[in-house]
Amino acid sequence: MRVVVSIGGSVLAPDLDARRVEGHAAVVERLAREGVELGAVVGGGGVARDYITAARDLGANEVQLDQIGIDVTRINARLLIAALGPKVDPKVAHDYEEAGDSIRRGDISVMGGVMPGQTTDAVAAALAEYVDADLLVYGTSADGVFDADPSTDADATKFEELSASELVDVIAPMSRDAGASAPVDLLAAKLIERSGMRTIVLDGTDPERIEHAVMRGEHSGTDIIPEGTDDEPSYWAQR
Ligand SMILES: Nc1ncnc2c1ncn2[C@@H]1O[C@H](COP(=O)(O)OP(=O)(O)OP(=O)(O)O)[C@@H](O)[C@H]1O
Ligand SMILES: O=c1ccn([C@@H]2O[C@H](COP(=O)(O)O)[C@@H](O)[C@H]2O)c(=O)[nH]1
Repeated sequence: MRVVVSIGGSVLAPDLDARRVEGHAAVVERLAREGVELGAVVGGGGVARDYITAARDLGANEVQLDQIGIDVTRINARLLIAALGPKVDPKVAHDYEEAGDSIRRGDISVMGGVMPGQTTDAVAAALAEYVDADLLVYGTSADGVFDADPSTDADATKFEELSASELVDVIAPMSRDAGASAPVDLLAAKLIERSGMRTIVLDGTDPERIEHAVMRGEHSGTDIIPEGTDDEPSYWAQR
């Protein structure tokens, strides 16, 4: 089973706590030991947003702000690499070919951002499509996709399941500015729709939730179901 896990910066490094990073690394290592081929994509979180806000005040344009965000995602990727054992490729992969090569060699590959105009959500979706993953998991700071921002709207309701085209419709009105917050970005939603990738969006604060979702398909977030399918995939049914 090949899996791409997107770990939001807001769940990996809301502050610089080595134990928290270790917890995420331990889950990634356990999945790899279970024979899961893994790519991990790491976001920039609050630190990226702080830099972006300061640089915006200084007059930087959106591409410059995205470049700052990318730098922070790569620093967070280095943090995860530091916590992973010998099965990780020690380089932060800067493109999908590099990441795909190391996954095919049997290493865990870690990416941050790659280019302006998107977020690491899109990187994870593109990597999943490139390596023909069986599953894409977004570990973010909300427990799934809601009909409104759950951090500001107490009446926000979670979607337990969405088709990829419904996901696109929910995400489309959201901001695309550097540093914006969304469960996944619009490009990611479009790539998920195009590839028919089975995808889960869940609260990744506790990394064991990611592990349960990958190993058993159990989670309390949102399932993004490829169009025309409703059966449980065979890799979970066999377990
Ligand atoms: N409709 C929605 N459904 C779910 N979350 C939403 C929605 N609209 C806005 N959000 C916000 O999106 C946030 C998740 O995205 P955010 O980009 O902050 O975190 P992340 O995925 O951990 O990545 P990073 O912090 O690295 O950017 C949630 O905390 C939530 O407040
Ligand atoms: O491929 C990428 C990835 C990221 N960015 C910029 O960085 C920030 C932080 O990334 P998150 O994935 O949201 O944590 C993002 O808002 C973009 O501004 C990018 O331009 N390209």
